[in-house]
Amino acid sequence: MNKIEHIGIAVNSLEKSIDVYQKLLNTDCYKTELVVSELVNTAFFKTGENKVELLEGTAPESAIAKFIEKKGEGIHHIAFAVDDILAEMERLKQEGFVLLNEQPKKGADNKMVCFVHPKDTNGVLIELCQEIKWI
Ligand SMILES: C[C@@H](C(=O)O)C(=O)SCCNC(=O)CCNC(=O)[C@H](O)C(C)(C)COP(=O)(O)OP(=O)(O)OC[C@H]1O[C@@H](n2cnc3c(N)ncnc32)[C@H](O)[C@@H]1OP(=O)(O)O
Ligand SMILES: [Co+2]
Repeated sequence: MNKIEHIGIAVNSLEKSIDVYQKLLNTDCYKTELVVSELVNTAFFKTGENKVELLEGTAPESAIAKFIEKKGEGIHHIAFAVDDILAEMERLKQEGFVLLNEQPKKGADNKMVCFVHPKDTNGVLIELCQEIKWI
């Protein structure tokens, strides 16, 4: 795996939290993106090499809404950049990790993503992301 691609933070209100993180990081949110398939609305910030993703659930059954219901707002996942998501998924499967999706799925900010169950990773939800390259 390569660098940390982003840290995902679960928030109740994207609008309010964009304001907070703009002030905190002293930089503007560079993109908001609705990911209908994940039932999330997202906002992205860049700080140097790093990215922060704020996530608001768009329905009560969304992973973000369920997480906030149980644990409150806070860090929801850590995403790692990978060069070859299929190879990395296969490697992790061989190592015994439970993948939450069998096929890579469309994430935000031009990525294919796969999640690893937090029970296998000390309670931390892990996301793998491979950049989609357009030919
Ligand atoms: C747009 C995209 C992108 O960046 O491109 C994104 O990030 S989308 C980000 C949103 N999408 C996702 O998160 C998709 C992957 N997530 C999932 O499949 C799910 O949220 C699971 C992680 C499997 C949890 O779902 P499930 O329905 O089992 O929920 P649950 O509430 O019953 O939780 C089962 C157990 O997992 C724990 N749990 C739930 N979410 C957790 C999280 N984010 N980090 C650590 N632990 C977590 C719960 O506390 C509970 O622990 P106890 O059993 O001890 O009570
Ligand atoms: Co993410």
